[in-house]
Amino acid sequence: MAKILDGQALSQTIKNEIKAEVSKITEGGKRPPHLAAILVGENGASKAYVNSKVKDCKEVGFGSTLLRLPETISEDELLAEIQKLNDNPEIDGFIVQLPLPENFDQEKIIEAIDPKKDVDGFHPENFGRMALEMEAFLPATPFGIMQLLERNQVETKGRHCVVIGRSRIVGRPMSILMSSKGNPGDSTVTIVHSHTPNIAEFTKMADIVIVALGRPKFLTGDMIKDGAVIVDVGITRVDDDSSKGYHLEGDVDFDSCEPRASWITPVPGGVGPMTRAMLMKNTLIAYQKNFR
Ligand SMILES: Nc1nc(=O)c2c([nH]1)NC[C@@H]1CN(c3ccc(C(=O)N[C@@H](CCC(=O)O)C(=O)O)cc3)C=[N+]21
Repeated sequence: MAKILDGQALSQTIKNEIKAEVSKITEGGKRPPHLAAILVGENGASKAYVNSKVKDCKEVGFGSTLLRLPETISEDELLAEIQKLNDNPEIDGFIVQLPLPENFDQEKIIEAIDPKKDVDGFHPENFGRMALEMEAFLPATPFGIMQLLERNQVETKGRHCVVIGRSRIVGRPMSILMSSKGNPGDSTVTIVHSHTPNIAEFTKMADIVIVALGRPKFLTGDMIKDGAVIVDVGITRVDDDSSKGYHLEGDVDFDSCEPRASWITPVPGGVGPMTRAMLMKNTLIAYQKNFR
């Protein structure tokens, strides 16, 4: 029987902490932090995520701006909108919701964001600073996972962590943070991915498995060792005939992994809510200090 890494509860605790900080700021007569989000096009899941970010801002007392741009906008026009946010002193941080429609050069768009306002931590400057163990905006999902481990006092030092997936926003940064100095951190890290011949061979040796590949129920109980810590980053929408029309499935087969694991994140209510809370945290940090 595993203990639950409860992201729903911890995200609420963190949002309450942020809210208290914002009260101090506004009671001192200063304006609250302000987050902006750019959403291009009409992707249903993206709309839902962006709306939840606006809701989170309200909850913690931040100002928020949602810029909805049509899919027909040109890359230059989008770059001009980013420049306006870079130059606007009332905006502390902003994000460009991903994925962008295919005709945009995602790399070029991300590089246009002022690293000081890059609260997603996606800009190469922030990624580089993170990799060098300098102060940086950490991408929200890896930051959230580190908080889940830290605040539940999960031991990571000297333990073998296997990360499944090497994406630039989850797998790769997660592998860097877990191998970095500190607590959580100081792990021995293996990254496995689509070209790893036998992933189970590695996960069976792992003390900690972080699964971020976007394939429902990929990790099953026979692939892990007893007492392993299991972190599930998957959130695939699977259509069904519920009132919502879909449900979320993680990359972990919870039912077969839970009896063997020592700790496990649920889906929903695990990593997802932490991602949202850490975006708020990064926006507060952007308001409070300059890393350079
Ligand atoms: N520029 C950018 N930054 C992002 O941080 C970003 C992005 N683009 N594109 C999409 C992904 C995905 N993402 C999630 C955030 C919250 C939940 C979340 O709250 N999940 C809930 C369930 C939500 C539901 O019911 O749909 C949970 O797991 O319990 C999930 C996924 C942020 N992303």
